[in-house]
Amino acid sequence: MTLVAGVDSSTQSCKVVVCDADTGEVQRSAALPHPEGSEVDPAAWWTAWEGASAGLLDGVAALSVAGQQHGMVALDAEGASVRPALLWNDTRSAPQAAELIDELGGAGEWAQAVGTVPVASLTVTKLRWLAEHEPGPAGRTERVMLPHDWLTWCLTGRGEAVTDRGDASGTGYWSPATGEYRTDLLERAFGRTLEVPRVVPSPAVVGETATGIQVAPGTGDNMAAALGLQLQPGDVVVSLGTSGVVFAISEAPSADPTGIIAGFADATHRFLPLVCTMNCARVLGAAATMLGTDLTGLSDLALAARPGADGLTLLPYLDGERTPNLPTATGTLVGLTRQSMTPENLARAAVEGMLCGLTDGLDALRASGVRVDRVLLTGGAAQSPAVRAIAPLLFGVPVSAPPTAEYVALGAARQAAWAATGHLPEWPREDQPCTGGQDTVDSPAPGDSGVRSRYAEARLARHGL
Ligand SMILES: Nc1ncnc2c1ncn2[C@@H]1O[C@H](COP(=O)(O)OP(=O)(O)O)[C@@H](O)[C@H]1O
Ligand SMILES: O=C(CO)[C@@H](O)[C@H](O)COP(=O)(O)O
Repeated sequence: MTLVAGVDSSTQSCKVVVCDADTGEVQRSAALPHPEGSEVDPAAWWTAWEGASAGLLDGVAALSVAGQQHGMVALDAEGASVRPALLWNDTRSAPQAAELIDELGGAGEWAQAVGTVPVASLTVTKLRWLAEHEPGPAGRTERVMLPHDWLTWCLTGRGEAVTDRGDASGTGYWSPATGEYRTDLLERAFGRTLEVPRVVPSPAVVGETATGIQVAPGTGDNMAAALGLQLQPGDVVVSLGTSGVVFAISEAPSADPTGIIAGFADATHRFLPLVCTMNCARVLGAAATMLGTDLTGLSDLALAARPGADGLTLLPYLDGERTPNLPTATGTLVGLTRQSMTPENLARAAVEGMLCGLTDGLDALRASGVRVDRVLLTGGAAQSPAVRAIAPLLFGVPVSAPPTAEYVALGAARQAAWAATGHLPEWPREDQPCTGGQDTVDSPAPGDSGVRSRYAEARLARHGL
């Protein structure tokens, strides 16, 4: 049996799976947490990787790293970090995003140039923030990498830095349509040129670990999830992790001037139109804490409430929001009455509110021409029975849950298998349909319990959009 390993260095943790390259069957796995916060010393990712992979890699032929997208790892001439990495969910560079949009002549110009309209998440805006706010570290910066690039670089002995088209497409200075860096945009943002990793197409071996394991180029976490889930035409993924994301594979690049859809590349030769919200699984965690329960208790409470939570609506923008672009927003709870103000309704409103933004994302993808036959529900919060029951009511299309697994890490492992053997293996999987369960009894039709319209009204009233 040829063994391959996949790594998901995500916002909250580092997960490692080792599996059979032919079947994808997981042989061993482990995970360790990352530090809290939206700026993190990259060394913490290395520590988590070393701990999680310890004792796991015997006999592994090849590995690949997938990582949280967009994070700015700024390095000096010696390869040391000039400051902690700014992560995708750090919103401080929102004013710089607005500046850059204005300077280039508007959102449409950016969508045409790099497929994505800058928001604070994108690396290019973080570079502008660094140049404007921290002249010392900015002056020492010689090169910039993404989290997965940096881990791959460390694993292969800190020689030439490489990346892939999927992760490069989230920087704001690489064009999915042309497959080239837009160094002019990087220079516009930072004020001068910086060294960037070489973009390597798959399949490829880009180096070896100190123990002789072949290393594949790796990719962004969402691109790896697409590889791990082996998407078919008509499949749309809704991933419920720290971020909430909705994406599908596309044969053509996208350029959405509204900024709702990010026009990323995937980890093969195709494209990955994607909508990302910043407030997802952690909304459920915060709601559970507020209600003095755990995630199981929150799910039970939500399922004990009626669809629509008796009119209680949560705009879950607890950490600011990216889609819609409301970086300084806070959460809003509307519709409190003596009847609605129950723990059950609060729990239900948290699940419904979290899913409403993603339902809007699904609509945006559909409106852009993406075929939506079914939704595949994945990520940590997809394990919640309440989420599995409520998602089909809101999405209005068949929803399936693939077997619980780390699909980002599995996608990275599949890329490693591709690198080691030269072909992309097919790995068998049986998905389970999600139904509205008891909720279908109370809910006249999918999405028809007023949830989405009340969410839209509350957003308009509070944020004017
Ligand atoms: N049963 C569950 N119900 C709701 N949320 C869950 C459940 N299990 C895990 N989560 C949440 O999922 C999140 C982790 O998901 P994951 O996809 O690994 O995120 P990330 O990739 O962003 O680190 C955590 O916030 C965790 O609390
Ligand atoms: O910014 C995006 C996508 O554009 C996020 O999806 C990050 O890639 C972080 O992912 P998770 O850690 O939440 O999986």
